[in-house]
Amino acid sequence: MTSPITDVTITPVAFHDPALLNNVGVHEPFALRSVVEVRTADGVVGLGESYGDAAHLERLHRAVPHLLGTDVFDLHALARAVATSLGHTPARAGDLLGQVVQDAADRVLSPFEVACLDAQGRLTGRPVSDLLGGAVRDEVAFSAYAFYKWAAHPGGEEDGWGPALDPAGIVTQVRRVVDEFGFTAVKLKGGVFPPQEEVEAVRALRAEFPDLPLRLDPNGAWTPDTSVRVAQELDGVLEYLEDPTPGVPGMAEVSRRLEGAMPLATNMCVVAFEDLPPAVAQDAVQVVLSDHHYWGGLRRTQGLGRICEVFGLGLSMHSNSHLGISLAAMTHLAAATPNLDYACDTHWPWKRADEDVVVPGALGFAGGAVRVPTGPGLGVDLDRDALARLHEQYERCGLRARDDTTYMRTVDPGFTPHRGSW
Ligand SMILES: O=C([O-])C(=O)C[C@H](O)[C@@H](O)C(=O)[O-]
Ligand SMILES: [Mg+2]
Repeated sequence: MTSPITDVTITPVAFHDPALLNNVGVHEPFALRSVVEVRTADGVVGLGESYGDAAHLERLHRAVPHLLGTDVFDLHALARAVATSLGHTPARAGDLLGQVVQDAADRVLSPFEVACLDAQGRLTGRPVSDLLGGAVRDEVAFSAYAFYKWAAHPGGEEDGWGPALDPAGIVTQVRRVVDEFGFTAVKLKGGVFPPQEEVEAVRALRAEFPDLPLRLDPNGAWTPDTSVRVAQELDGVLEYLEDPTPGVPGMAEVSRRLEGAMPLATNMCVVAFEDLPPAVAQDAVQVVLSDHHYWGGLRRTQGLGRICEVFGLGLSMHSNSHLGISLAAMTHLAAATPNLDYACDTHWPWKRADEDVVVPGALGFAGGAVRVPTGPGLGVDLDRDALARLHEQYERCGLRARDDTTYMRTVDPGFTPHRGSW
């Protein structure tokens, strides 16, 4: 069976995002995404989802003419078409926070690969997890993702979550999502307050949730000395410490000084295949957070999983703000990747329940996990009215790239991000 691509549509969308704090600033009122539709000669439409910033959209659009005529079953040809379209574009592209450089071609390939897998599944009547080798679990566990946050955006209405600016606020927030979604692991986004305050927040979480694995992620805000001190203080409390300090050499120093006492995880110093050899050689990290949006799609992320297995590294999953197409893709991927057995990150609870581009009902959380869809493809369908509404919101909101630092400076003009300096 062949099914050539006849048309590709890319629709940028915007959805509300609360005032979530991180080491580089604060989330703007809207998160940007792009929805990719790949149509085939058989009339099937496959779905993909990716970043929505202008530079990435331009690269996605550049790829489109090269994809037409490619068989949706020929993912190697798809990758070649994307590489050709990018020509001499620098091989690496800044991430959404401008902190790390990911593989530009893999970021562009990802939504097209997911859409082709969705189309393959619709054509063959098989779920995407089957096309990835078969689901080894029928539900995928996700982690609560706690953020320090303001009660509202500057000048805006309260978002209903309340503020979270101290340990008590974090505990209240996590209690709510654990009760509502049933999460069985908790990640705290750090790098916002002095490290000792964040240690206290983790201790407060441990007191409230004695049995849940906990993670702390300051996005490289700390020095190696601070990283070692925090890791020692939270020894036996954290499941892993994520990107305490930037770069492979810094993480390797922390890892060496900890002598294996605390696993270090990353979605910052290992973000592309070429980052793996130096990280492995220096034993810089013990857990890699995968993310199909920048690792080149679902199959390449499974390849990452195999490499991690070979080198004795754990495999977890990273998330940015996302919609239902990505949640479905993340769920199929985790279901079909045996060693992806940490609860995966997701920003899902931060999204308003009534804002998505997929028909509601296909994906739901129970006990902190999402059941793997068993219908053809990703198992989610596009809600075209909702897509039109979120596209109109994109047009109206005026945001064209994520810039947490500039937004923070509208409130705190002297704000300077901590990068390996706290
Ligand atoms: O694990 C991580 O580093 C992230 O989730 C990065 C995200 O961009 C997060 O920091 C955010 O959205 O503020
Ligand atoms: Mg991280």
